[in-house]
Amino acid sequence: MPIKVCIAGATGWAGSALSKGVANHPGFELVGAIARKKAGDNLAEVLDLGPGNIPIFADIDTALEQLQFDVLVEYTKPDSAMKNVLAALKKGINTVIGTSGLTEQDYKKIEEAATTANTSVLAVGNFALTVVLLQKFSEMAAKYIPNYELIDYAHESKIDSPSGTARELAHRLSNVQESTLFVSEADLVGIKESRGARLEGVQVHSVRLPGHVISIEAIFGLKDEKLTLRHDSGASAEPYVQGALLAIEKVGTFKGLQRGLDSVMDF
Ligand SMILES: NC(=O)C1=CN([C@@H]2O[C@H](COP(=O)(O)OP(=O)(O)OC[C@H]3O[C@@H](n4cnc5c(N)ncnc54)[C@H](OP(=O)(O)O)[C@@H]3O)[C@@H](O)[C@H]2O)C=CC1
Ligand SMILES: O=C(O)C1=N[C@H](C(=O)O)C[C@H](O)C1
Repeated sequence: MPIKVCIAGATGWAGSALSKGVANHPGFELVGAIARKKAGDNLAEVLDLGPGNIPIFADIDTALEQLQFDVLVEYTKPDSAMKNVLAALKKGINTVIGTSGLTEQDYKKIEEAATTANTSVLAVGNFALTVVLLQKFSEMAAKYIPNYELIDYAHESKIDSPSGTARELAHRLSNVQESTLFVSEADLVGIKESRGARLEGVQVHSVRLPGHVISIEAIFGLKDEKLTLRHDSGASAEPYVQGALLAIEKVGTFKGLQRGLDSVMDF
């Protein structure tokens, strides 16, 4: 039996690339979508996915009323993500979260909801394989070097800051060890914001500029030596498709909340 998938945000930049991937996957059936402007239309026609009807609903409540599916992919925006995820979990539907901008508090709520409903959530700050590798290498480095900071670069119209990639990396590295603050906030002379934000004990800086797509840097420093781990994405949403397909396949293999694609990969 194929896994029935509904994608919230299916008409967007990331969601439309994933919709094509799901539609062409032999183990999945794309049964519905959520998006406001194209609500009422057929996603198969909107994205030229071939014959068949894939209804687009304006909101999660209507999709849950009118459709049966196994997995929801959340790929909308931070302001709509929580509602979609919590509604799906309440109905016992496993959920893959790609949307960025969710806070640690949001993830606590999601974990509680998943546990209560005996469902599963796989939240992935960045589905790209090379970012998964950067996360792993950064964790190895942070084990030996507590002196590090993160810089997240993105295009000028990215609304969330820090990026989902930076938030997830900060979360993971804080579990290894928090980053050293050589001069505490109290002792700092000047403008404290110029030192970036402290997120789960990790120093994070966000740059938003035209000419940038998405990049992340983890910078480590020791006396007379430094290490920079950097990832740069290109302009298409292709790098995220394979990872998201793997997340859809694996989300039903555990219960509760797991964060990071590596949690369902062999390392
Ligand atoms: N984890 C990862 O690897 C990746 C994460 N992302 C993240 O995914 C999210 C989406 O990014 P992107 O595709 O660029 O965004 P887009 O703006 O291109 O697409 C957003 C999609 O969500 C829909 N949408 C937005 N708001 C609502 C709402 N309130 N109700 C229903 N549908 C809604 C939009 O349709 P409409 O406006 O018609 O409602 C559209 O289909 C972002 O948070 C981004 O950072 C992106 C790429 C990779
Ligand atoms: O906004 C984007 O475009 C992306 N956002 C994600 C993030 O916030 O990390 C990941 C991806 O690189 C694209």
